[in-house]
Amino acid sequence: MSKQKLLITGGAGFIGGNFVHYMVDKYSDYDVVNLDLLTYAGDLTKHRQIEDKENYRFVQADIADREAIFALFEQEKFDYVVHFAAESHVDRSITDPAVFVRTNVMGTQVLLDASRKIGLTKFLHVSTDEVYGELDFDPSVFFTEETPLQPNSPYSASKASSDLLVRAYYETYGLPMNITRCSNNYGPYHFPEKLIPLTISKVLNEQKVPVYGDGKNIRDWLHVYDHCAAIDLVLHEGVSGEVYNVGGHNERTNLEVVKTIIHTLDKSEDLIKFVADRLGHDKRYAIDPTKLEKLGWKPTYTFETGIAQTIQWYTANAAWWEQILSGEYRK
Ligand SMILES: Cc1cn([C@H]2C[C@H](O)[C@@H](COP(=O)(O)OP(=O)(O)O[C@H]3O[C@H](CO)[C@@H](O)[C@H](O)[C@H]3O)O2)c(=O)[nH]c1=O
Repeated sequence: MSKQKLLITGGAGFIGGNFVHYMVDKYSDYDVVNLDLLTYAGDLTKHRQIEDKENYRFVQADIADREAIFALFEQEKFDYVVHFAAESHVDRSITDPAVFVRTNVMGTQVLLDASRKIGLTKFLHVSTDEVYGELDFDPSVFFTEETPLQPNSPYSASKASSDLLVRAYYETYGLPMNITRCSNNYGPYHFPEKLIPLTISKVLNEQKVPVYGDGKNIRDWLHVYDHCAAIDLVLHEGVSGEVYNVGGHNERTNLEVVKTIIHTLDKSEDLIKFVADRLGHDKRYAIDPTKLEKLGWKPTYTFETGIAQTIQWYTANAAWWEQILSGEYRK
């Protein structure tokens, strides 16, 4: 049998980057192409260990560049596409929504058109629990795959729009697809603008940690390696046309997360600084992953083991995030 060709978009980012490693290491019989534009959050140093491997190749291109994407698909005739490439930071979407629509919505549409043209085994669209909007603080209520889409931020609205396009290409053209919707990820190579890596970097540098509002908003944290395993499973075992939620029942208030990091690093809670709240700040996200568990997925990290490992990684790899911070994110 000839090698399977897998396109991973956004493979220079956090989750996509971890997934590139996961697939290159696990499947030597897959040819993996990592397609990324290398925006401010893209970084290839994380792939030094695999860049010479025979089953890995990097291509720099914009997913919204129709000509470049169609040429790549014609040449490579991919069997699978796993689509991570997206603008992902909620705060940035509040100040500059347009780039979120361009990349997340229009870029996804270009990929869908190119996929439809060559015919694929599967298009897996990596999405987010934020498309469901927010939950209140009742701990017995979770997002399920049936929860209506009610995105609140420009970011989540752009992701919900792309989810609907993927669904439409399945319904209209029969494009084989899955959508996964995951809760907040954390782990190695998380860009230091997001809560956990930002907090670790600030605490290690003894700087104030900005906590939005009263810090009582709740997120459901999942280690990125568990997310990678979930995507692998859905790619190969997911029923085409279905949505799968990914989450690990690790709900924490932001303040709890920040305090855990401060205590683990043996620093003072005086580093916490309450700042103005995010506009339209969603109160709580929490996922019911039953449908995915029925496929055979189970998270392997508790929040305690995962956050300890992550703090250790950031401490040992300070050069990686310090270099990013010193370049002010290549704004
Ligand atoms: C950056 C920052 C964040 N926060 C708060 C806002 C949120 O309630 C929580 C987590 O913020 P963020 O790390 O920006 O992540 P959040 O807005 O939840 O969104 C993340 O998780 C989503 C999945 O739920 C992904 O789809 C997004 O791409 C990803 O960015 O911490 C602070 O209190 N202070 C901060 O400096």
